[in-house]
Amino acid sequence: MPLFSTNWWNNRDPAFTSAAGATVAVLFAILAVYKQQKRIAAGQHQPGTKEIPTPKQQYPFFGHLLSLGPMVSQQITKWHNELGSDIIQVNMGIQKWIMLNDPKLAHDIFVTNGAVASSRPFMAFTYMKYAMGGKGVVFTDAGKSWRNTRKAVLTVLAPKMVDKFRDVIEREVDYLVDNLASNSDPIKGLNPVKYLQLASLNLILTTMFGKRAKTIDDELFTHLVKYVEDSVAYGSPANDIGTFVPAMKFLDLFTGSKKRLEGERLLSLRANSFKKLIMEAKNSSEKSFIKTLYEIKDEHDLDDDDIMVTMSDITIAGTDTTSVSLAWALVILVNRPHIQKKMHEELDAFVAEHKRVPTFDDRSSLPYLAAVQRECMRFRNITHFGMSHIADEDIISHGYVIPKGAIVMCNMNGIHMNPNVFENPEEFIPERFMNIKSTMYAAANGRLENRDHYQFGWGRRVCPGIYLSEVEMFAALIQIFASYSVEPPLNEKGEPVYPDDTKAVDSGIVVTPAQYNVRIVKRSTVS
Ligand code: HEM
Repeated sequence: MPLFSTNWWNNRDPAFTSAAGATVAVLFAILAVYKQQKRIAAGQHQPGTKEIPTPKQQYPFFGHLLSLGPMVSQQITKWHNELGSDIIQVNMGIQKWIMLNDPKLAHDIFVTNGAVASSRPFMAFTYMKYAMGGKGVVFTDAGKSWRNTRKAVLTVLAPKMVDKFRDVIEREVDYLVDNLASNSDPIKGLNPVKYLQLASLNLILTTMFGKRAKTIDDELFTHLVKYVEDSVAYGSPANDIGTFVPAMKFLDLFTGSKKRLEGERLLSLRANSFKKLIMEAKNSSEKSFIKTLYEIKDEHDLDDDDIMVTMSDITIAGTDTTSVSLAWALVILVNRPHIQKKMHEELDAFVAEHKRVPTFDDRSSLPYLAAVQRECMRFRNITHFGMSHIADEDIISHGYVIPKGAIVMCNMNGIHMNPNVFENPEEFIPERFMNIKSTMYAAANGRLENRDHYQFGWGRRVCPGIYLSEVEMFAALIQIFASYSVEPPLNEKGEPVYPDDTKAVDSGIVVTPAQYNVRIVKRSTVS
């Protein structure tokens, strides 16, 4: 669940930019202190270990903050390449960020050293206000409260629990495909994003609360999508610049009370919406994860606020992630009719033999479709850096010292486009995953050599929603391609206009494809 975005730098408050000039002058005056700190840090270098390469382009106090450029992940990958290293250190004001471009390093740090590499960095709003000082699962440090809540979340999102909701998932996917097909204009097609978001949000609503939004105009949908977007924007580091450059805390003088009011509005909105959803779910006759959570709440030492924050976490974490993955899959596949053709052939063969459309349980009979799903996820990342972890102690990995307090992140694009990890990474080749029999859930929770891709993160913090989103995505691919093909819109001359599958927009939550349209066209061979 990629809540950590670097979009904040592009969207920074104008007050930040104008005040920055004046601040630089003041900061130069204490440059001597900074140099002294650097000398101390150098003295901490441990004998027999290698220094983590650091790009040269940094400034006193701001470190590399001012050199990140508009597409941060591209700059980080460029630095990895320039320094010839899969591990680099980027200084973000007073914070050290260790960026990883290689799964072996990431596995060693996040899994082997998971006991001291699974906390989240502290941010004032997300920890103190949003997480009410350590509740919920996403923003809390890896202490007892997180362990209890995470165990409960893993229980409700476990495959055997999700499987009890298969009928609900299949029904939501049917609605999705009906929506896509019936709203697709024969010439212009449609922008599928809102329908994909509706399906993903409904999956959370139906499984968690036994409730659904009917259309993209339903108030429940518009209200919750806005809540998700506002929460992520508000919780971004842009609102907490003092965490990186403490001297910039004075900016709060200009923006502090407005920010506080926005934060309070958001939290009271959350309290009203989620308390109502939870109460209705408890009293409803529909099955829901909330009922299970209340059954196991005492066993996991959870109170009502723990449950409310956790439900908000799951709604934020689970909505735009699955929908954005599907949005990428459609724009990738519309550009690759030869891949669609193979998917159609595999699905047609199954239908001919079994006289029915397959489901997730028939995965082993659909190895090509399963491989396409994985390759779509590898090919376009929905997040630049996953979520950040912090080192609770010094960690020694592959001869490098990750110092206590450093923030450690996986460069998702770098790792998935690393030619030492994936052969011909710039090419879309589903065949590279044909021999993997396990689910993505099992791969992400298993041994390093059995992992397929790394989109779901690592170790003790690995995404707990994998199975739910895997089942939804797979069911959606089956239902769309069993009956339809995804084709480009047509211009006035009736010529196809292929959408660009290389343009990415950092939406602040996740990295989405640039706006596009596709036509959902009934296949002539399907009745
Ligand atoms: C394609 C879909 C998804 C992707 C790519 C994704 C990715 C991620 C990533 C990268 C992390 C951070 C892991 C780390 O810190 O190493 C994460 C955490 C999380 N995800 Fe997902 N996620 C997806 C869907 C979901 C869904 C559907 C749910 C809920 C139903 C969910 C719930 C969570 C939660 C609660 C966390 C926080 C876990 C913790 O901090 O202990 N995610 N996810």
